Amino acid sequence: MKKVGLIGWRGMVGSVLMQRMKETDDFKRLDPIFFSTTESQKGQANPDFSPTMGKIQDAHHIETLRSLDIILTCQGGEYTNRVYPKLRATGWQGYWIDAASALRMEKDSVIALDPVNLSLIECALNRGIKTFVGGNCTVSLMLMSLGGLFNASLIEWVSFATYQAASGAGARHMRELLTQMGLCYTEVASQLQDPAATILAIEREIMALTRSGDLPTDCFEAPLATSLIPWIDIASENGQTREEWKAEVEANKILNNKTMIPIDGICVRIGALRCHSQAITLKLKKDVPIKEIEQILGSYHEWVKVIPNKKQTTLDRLTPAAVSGTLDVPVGRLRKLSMGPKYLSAFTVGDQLLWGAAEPLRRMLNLLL
Ligand SMILES: NC(=O)C1=CN([C@@H]2O[C@H](COP(=O)(O)OP(=O)(O)OC[C@H]3O[C@@H](n4cnc5c(N)ncnc54)[C@H](OP(=O)(O)O)[C@@H]3O)[C@@H](O)[C@H]2O)C=CC1
Ligand SMILES: N[C@@H](CC(=O)OP(=O)(O)O)C(=O)O
Repeated sequence: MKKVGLIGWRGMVGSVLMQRMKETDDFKRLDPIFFSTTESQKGQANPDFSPTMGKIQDAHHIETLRSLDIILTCQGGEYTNRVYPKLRATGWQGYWIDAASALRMEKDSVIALDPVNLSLIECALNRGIKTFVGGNCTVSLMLMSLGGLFNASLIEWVSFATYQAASGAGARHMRELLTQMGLCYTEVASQLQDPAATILAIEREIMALTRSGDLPTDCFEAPLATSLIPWIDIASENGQTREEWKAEVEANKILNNKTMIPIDGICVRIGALRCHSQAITLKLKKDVPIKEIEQILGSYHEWVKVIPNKKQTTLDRLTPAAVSGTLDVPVGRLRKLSMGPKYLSAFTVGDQLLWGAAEPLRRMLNLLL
């Protein structure tokens, strides 16, 4: 059995990955070695779900890492930047599978999303490529939902507006949002019990609290509860944020496009806990009837679900509340825009911890076992 080093398994992406690996019995097919970067974790017994006894290893110990066939890390880019070059410099020829963005755009890495680019992955394996990286969450989810149209070469360009959940930024951020929500509720709890209290007075109190600086904002740097933040990650060129920049470069790399499809838009953090949503406007290369579009989208792979453009089905099936914790990638609100028959509107939701992070890595690992 292959020796597989698991790094970052305690984090949010890592825990979702471990959960999926347990559900799908992956641990029966590999010899897992658990690592941590945290001093107090090193030397502790393997987690309960591990099929093997053993102790948690030091994730910075290059000699131990060198003994592995495969390393799967969800630890983050800082770790990758620190360890990967050192490890490769020793001549290590193992497979490196990574959730972080650090190596995504490297020449010798492939962004793995097998329902969309399995043939590219297989070609890369045959060519001896050893580094496979999960895509940015919104990019992977866009391709999982619209993959049928990309695959049919029907898309001229895409513009998106994202609605990204707090957990996309990490565990501490999700806690911060919930704390802000709790403080807002507490502020007006008694008025909410009183039917005579005026709603604008309640709103004024909440806004006063939001602007007071008393809400914790260490993580998001601005209040998110009762608000939103139209900026994710650092500034990039041309006024884009780095999150917005990733869409075009990563999607085209995943699709292995020789001619770049323009993909651009705006990324927004909202107060959802889990699941990233996206409003998509796209231009088709030709006028394709909606029925045919639905058929192309829905038949692309087993997880994409076309949601009829009706109020109740949308409320029931096209929300973060409905999708969180599932592998479904619903796409709905499909209609032609008033700009003309080649302009399509769509809305999609996906769990950014599953198809947006852990699941493509888990499946990539299985391709190597
Ligand atoms: N969050 C998301 O939705 C997505 C994240 N990603 C990427 O995945 C990578 C990891 O992100 P994410 O999982 O969100 O990061 P987290 O912040 O949840 O976890 C990262 C690491 O923090 C350490 N840690 C320290 N204290 C604790 C604790 N109390 N509980 C759990 N872990 C702790 C763990 O490392 P150790 O065991 O070594 O101490 C853990 O692996 C990043 O590169 C991110 O960009 C990609 C797509 C989506
Ligand atoms: N930036 C994403 C999550 C993420 O980690 O992306 P990336 O893997 O590209 O760094 C978000 O905040 O929702």
